[in-house]
Amino acid sequence: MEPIIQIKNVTKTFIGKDNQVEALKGISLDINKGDIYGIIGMSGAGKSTLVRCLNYLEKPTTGTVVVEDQDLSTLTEAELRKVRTGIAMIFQHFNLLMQRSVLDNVCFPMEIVGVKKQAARKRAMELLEIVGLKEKADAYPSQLSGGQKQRVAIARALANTPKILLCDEATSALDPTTTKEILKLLQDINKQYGITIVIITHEMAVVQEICSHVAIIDAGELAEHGTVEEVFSRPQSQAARKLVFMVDPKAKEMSGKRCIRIVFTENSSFEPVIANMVLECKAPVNILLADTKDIGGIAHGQMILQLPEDEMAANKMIHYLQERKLEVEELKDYVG
Ligand SMILES: Nc1ncnc2c1ncn2[C@@H]1O[C@H](COP(=O)(O)OP(=O)(O)OP(=O)(O)O)[C@@H](O)[C@H]1O
Repeated sequence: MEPIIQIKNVTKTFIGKDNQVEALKGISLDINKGDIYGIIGMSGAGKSTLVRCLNYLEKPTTGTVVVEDQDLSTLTEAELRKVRTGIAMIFQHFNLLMQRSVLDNVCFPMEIVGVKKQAARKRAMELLEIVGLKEKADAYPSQLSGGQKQRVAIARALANTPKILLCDEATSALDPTTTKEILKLLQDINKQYGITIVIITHEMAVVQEICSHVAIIDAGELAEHGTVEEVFSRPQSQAARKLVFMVDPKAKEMSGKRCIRIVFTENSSFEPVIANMVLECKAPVNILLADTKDIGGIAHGQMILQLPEDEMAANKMIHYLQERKLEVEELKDYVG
């Protein structure tokens, strides 16, 4: 696979009057052509700074960003503007021009690069059709719902046929149903036009819904990266585990107890395994978390069990599961 974006040892330090913030502390990451790449992390982790470094809206303090084999640090302002035409961006609050109609919003980036008015309007109508908003061409942003506004923003982002689309918390202001619709639209655009999409989010569900790859940023560092399947089914770092398990309110209760996590990599029912194990080992277990997810079309499941106090029974259970070729991992304070 060919990388379209290469981030190499990028650091970014903001220097204030009497303090400095190391927002990025040496991030290296390759994003391949056609990926839908999720960048996820807690608030303040450095996600927005990282994504702004990708188009040099923010210049890294050290390190390099290479987009389509061009090292951005070597480009003149004019060359950078050209590269930026190929990297579109959408935002949490849509950033539409309120005084302009939907159609004129979509025409705007084409006007800037000198596309003739008639050609721009024609293309804008085509784009509005793609995002399903043709009938709203003459409406104004204030007359649209959040989801519709984001559709206009997507149409506008596509106007100059970008190769890369950066989405900074693009669904964070939307309700769950609208979020799904917008994510589906992004997925269609990725498939149909081969546009590489980078999604910044703090929501695991967004990554799970459409991303092929994910990078987890924690306090300015890259905690983990890989395919969504790899990272979500076997999170290695504390930061990844926090994000993956954050959704479960019970997760907090688990720390400090002897717990194991079992990972199922095929679409199988867990009950018989656990029930049989309990029968065989003659001790009960507490199922703290049982959950299956559709990750990249493959059903994955995981279960977190609290083992019995009795050491022998507990060890017997681990042995029982391992014999059945299930991955068993002992969890120690993993929610932090
Ligand atoms: N222009 C700036 N000047 C000074 N500090 C900044 C600037 N931009 C970001 N920071 C700091 O850098 C760190 C990372 O911020 P960033 O916005 O990249 O995080 P984030 O992961 O996108 O967070 P959120 O999800 O809350 O938007 C934070 O501590 C932030 O305060």
